[in-house]
Formats: sequence, C-alpha cells, structure tokens
Amino acid sequence: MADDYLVRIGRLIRDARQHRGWTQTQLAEALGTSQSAVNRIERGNQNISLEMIARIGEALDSEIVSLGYAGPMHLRVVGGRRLSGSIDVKTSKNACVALLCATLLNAGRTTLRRVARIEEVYRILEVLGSIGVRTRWINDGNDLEIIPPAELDLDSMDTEAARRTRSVIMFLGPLLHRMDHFKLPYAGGCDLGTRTVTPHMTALRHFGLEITATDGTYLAEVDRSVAPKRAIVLTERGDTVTENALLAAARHDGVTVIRNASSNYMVQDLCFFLEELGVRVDGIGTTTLTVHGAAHIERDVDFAPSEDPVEAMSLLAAAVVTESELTIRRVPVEFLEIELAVLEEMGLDHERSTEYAADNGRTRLIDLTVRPSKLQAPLDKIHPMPFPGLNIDNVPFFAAIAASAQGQTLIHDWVYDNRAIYLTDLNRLGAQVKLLDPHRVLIDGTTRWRSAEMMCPPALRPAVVILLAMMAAEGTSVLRNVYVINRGYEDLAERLNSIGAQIEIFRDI
Ligand SMILES: CC(=O)N[C@H]1[C@@H](OP(=O)(O)OP(=O)(O)OC[C@H]2O[C@@H](n3ccc(=O)[nH]c3=O)[C@H](O)[C@@H]2O)O[C@H](CO)[C@@H](O)[C@@H]1O
Ligand SMILES: C=C(OP(=O)(O)O)C(=O)O
Repeated sequence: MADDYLVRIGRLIRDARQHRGWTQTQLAEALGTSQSAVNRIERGNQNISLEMIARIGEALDSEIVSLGYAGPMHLRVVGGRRLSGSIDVKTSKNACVALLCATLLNAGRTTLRRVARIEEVYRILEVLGSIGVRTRWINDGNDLEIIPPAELDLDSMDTEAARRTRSVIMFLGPLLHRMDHFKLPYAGGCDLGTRTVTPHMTALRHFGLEITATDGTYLAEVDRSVAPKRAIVLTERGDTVTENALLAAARHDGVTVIRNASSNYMVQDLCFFLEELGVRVDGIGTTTLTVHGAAHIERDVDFAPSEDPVEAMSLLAAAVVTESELTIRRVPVEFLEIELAVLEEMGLDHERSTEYAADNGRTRLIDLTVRPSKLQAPLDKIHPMPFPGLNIDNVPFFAAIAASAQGQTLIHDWVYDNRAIYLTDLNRLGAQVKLLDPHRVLIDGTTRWRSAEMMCPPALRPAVVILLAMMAAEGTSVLRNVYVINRGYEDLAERLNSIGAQIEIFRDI
C-alpha cells in the first residue's frame, strides 16, 4: 500500500514535469538534487516528504497533490492503441433527466429501465430526494424506481445539486400544477456561454406561470385562472423548452397545441412516456404536438428510455480517430442519419445491421460496424440544425474526425457562444484548428496526434473530443478533472478499455 502510494505520487510528478516540458535533469537542478534522485522519486522508489512535494510543486508551477477525500477525477491515457470488438450504447442523459422531471407529474410509481448512471442523473436524484421523492436503484442497479410523496417539500431542496444541472429547469412544467408559488435555483449545465431561458418563460406563461429572477433564484407565481387559449408557438425550437411545455400541458385538463416544437430524441422519449401516463400526444416526431392532458395522473408505469445518439456518435468518432474496426451496438439510427450521410460522403467504410426496436418499442436501432477509412474533408461546412438536422451536440465530434481527414473542414457552430472555442484545445494534441470567429473553426487534416497533459474544457462534448484525440496520440496523456465527462457518460474509461483502450482513472491523493 505504502509503495503504491509512492508510485502514484511519482507518476503525478512525472506528468507535471513532462507537462512543463522539463527533463529530469532540469527538475533536479531546480531542486538542488541529482537526476538519479528525481528518477527514483518518479518511479516511487524514494520516500518523499511533504516539504519536498511542496518544493517540486513550486518548481513545476503545478499543484502535485491536493489533500482531502474524493478529489477531482483525472484520466491517464496511453494512446496509439487500436480499438476492436463491440460496445453497447447506453440510454441518453438528455431523455433520462427529462423523464426524471416528468415523474413529478405522476402520483403513482414510475420504474425507468436501464437509466444511465451518470452525474447529471445523480444531481437530479439528489434534488428529487431532498424534496421528498423516494428514489432507489433496483435490479442490480440497472433500473430506477421513483415514488413521489403526497406533498413536495421544496424548502428542503438541495440547491447545490440543483445549481449544477440545467435540467432542473424542467421542474417548472410539473410544479406549476402542484403549487401556486415556489422557488427554483438558477440552472447550470455545460459552460457554453449565454443560454436563454426566456423561451421557457414565454411558453409557460400560457399556463399562468410568471417568473421573477432574483439573486440566483427563480420566484414562480401561478395564476390558476390562466389557461392556453390558442396554440403555444415556441420562440425557439429548443429541446428542454419543448419538454417543459409538454410537461405543463400533460396535466392541463384540456387540449394544448405546441408549435415549433423540437422533435429531437429526448422529446420523443418524453412523449412516449406521457402516453404511458395516459396523456395522448398527437404529432410525435413532428414540429406540432397536440397534447390531451389529464388533471390527475396516478399510474404505476414502467418505461425504458432509448439509447443515446450522441454517445453513439462519440463511439463512432473514437473508432475513426484511432483507425479501428469497431461495432457499435444499439445505435438509434434515426437520430444519426445525417451524420452517417455526411461521413459516407467523406469516405467512411461502414456497415449497418437490419433495424430492430429499442426497449421503448418505438425507436429504431441498428448495430453499426465502422472500419478504418481514408477520409476526405467534406465539401461543405459542417453545421447543426434542430432535429432532423445534424445534432447540435454531435458537432464537436466532427472536429476530431475532420482532423483525421485529408483536407480542410469548416465547422460552424452557430448555436453556442463558447463551444467552438474549446475545439482549439485540440491544437495541444497536434491538430490544426484555426478559430475564425467565436462560432467557426477551420480544421486542416490529417493530424499526427501527440500526447499532452490538459485540463478538461468545461463542456461535455469538447471534453470527450479531447479524450478521443488522446486515445489516438502515441504516448501517455493526462486529462484532468473529468467531472464534466461523467455528467453525460457512464463509466466511459472502463467501457473504452473493454474495447482495447488503455485509460487509467486516478484522483488527487
Ligand atoms: C438536457 C438537455 O436536453 N440538453 C440539451 C438541450 O439543451 P437546452 O434545451 O437547454 O438547449 P437550449 O434551449 O439552451 O438551446 C441551445 C442553444 O440553441 C439556441 N437555439 C435553440 C433552438 C433554436 O431554434 N434556436 C436557437 O437559437 C438557444 O438559444 C441556445 O443558445 O438542447 C441542446 C440543443 O440540442 C443540447 O445541446 C443539450 O444537450
Ligand atoms: C450541452 C449539453 O448538455 P447540457 O444541456 O446538460 O449542458 C450536452 O449534452 O452536450
């Protein structure tokens, strides 16, 4: 145990030194010791005092260890390895969080099957638990059982957990039916620049909800005399705003029409779930949803959210950048069709199985085999659109793919103020990503990836893209503080290891 401890400290020191670009001799000089002493320390063969750790930290301008329990999680990636075999896609973060919020509509027991065990789900569970909802993992931790109390205790809300996730905004729709006034902390999520909540307010005003924002908290007041008189036209075709409107409409005793609705995967999953609750929804998969609400919902329901198209895209990108043959099972193909069409044009060699149904009985799945291919940059720019366009969250993966392709690719992320900027982090790993303006990057391929030590960017998808590039780069890379990845991916390192990656999880000691 003691030896193991020294080895781990030694590795941290070695990583920090390499990150600084120093040789062992340079570090030895800075410490007034010999190169062989540094070598012994890095190999874990030398007892080391706290004072020495502090001096090394100062010399390398790096906090080698931070004391305290359960510090941030980091990944050490030995890259340049081919992946092989097959891997299953898990259920989606975005549907799971919406469904958890939707359970607040139901006085009965909800069972959700194969819920992804990810930080974003844990945060919502913490919030639900704090306000009195009973939740427990069942069937070997695969499924979740949720039983709301007769009265919610919003005053006891775990505000710290609530502030770490943007999804808590989807409490507004269900809560407006349960109380006349309530408070909700401001929403968090990826740091992607300003993300407006005005469309939520505009949509929910039709149900009498008025919101005042004061120092980090939304104060909500509900006027019960107000009900939708005409179709609700969303000002943006956003996913969570559509879900919030659906959640409000589900318990409105009457028919609500929602126009300019998102028909994206998580919205469809929510509609299927509402149908299980006895709420009829016409127009699923289109931009006009007609909801036949029910004033009281009390049903014991069992629902299986569908697989995550963004995780499928991540695994596909992993195969491309590592030049591997990989089978990705349970791919929700309807939500990856445009991505596949673009990749086909770029020259991706792949094979699709016949379609089969997801456990929700509705979503179409395939198994997708990707083979090493000589990719060419696409002729046109890569840009997202609300579904059925190229998925907004899949855009960052095209940066890693473009860097692996021959030629120049323009990526235009018009949606998020900050997300394209994070893609320039790939330059640290050898890519040539030029930021043209905050929304557009020009990428020159192909890339000879090289290893590096880096902090995770504070955004989920760009962080995963960095991890994938590290898997492609020969040598050892370190990715620090991967909470943001764990927000949306279950056991990603272990699962990638099961198909041939070499990723070690470590924490600050
Ligand atoms: C929990 C969840 O489900 N999160 C997803 C959801 O976030 P969410 O629904 O919160 O996304 P937003 O509503 O914030 O939309 C994302 C951005 O797109 C802009 N916008 C959106 C639609 C539109 O028609 N015009 C427009 O300009 C918004 O102003 C915002 O800046 O949708 C995003 C876009 O698919 C995804 O990246 C997130 O993973
Ligand atoms: C932007 C994303 O998530 P969130 O809405 O949870 O920040 C994402 O899933 O890439």
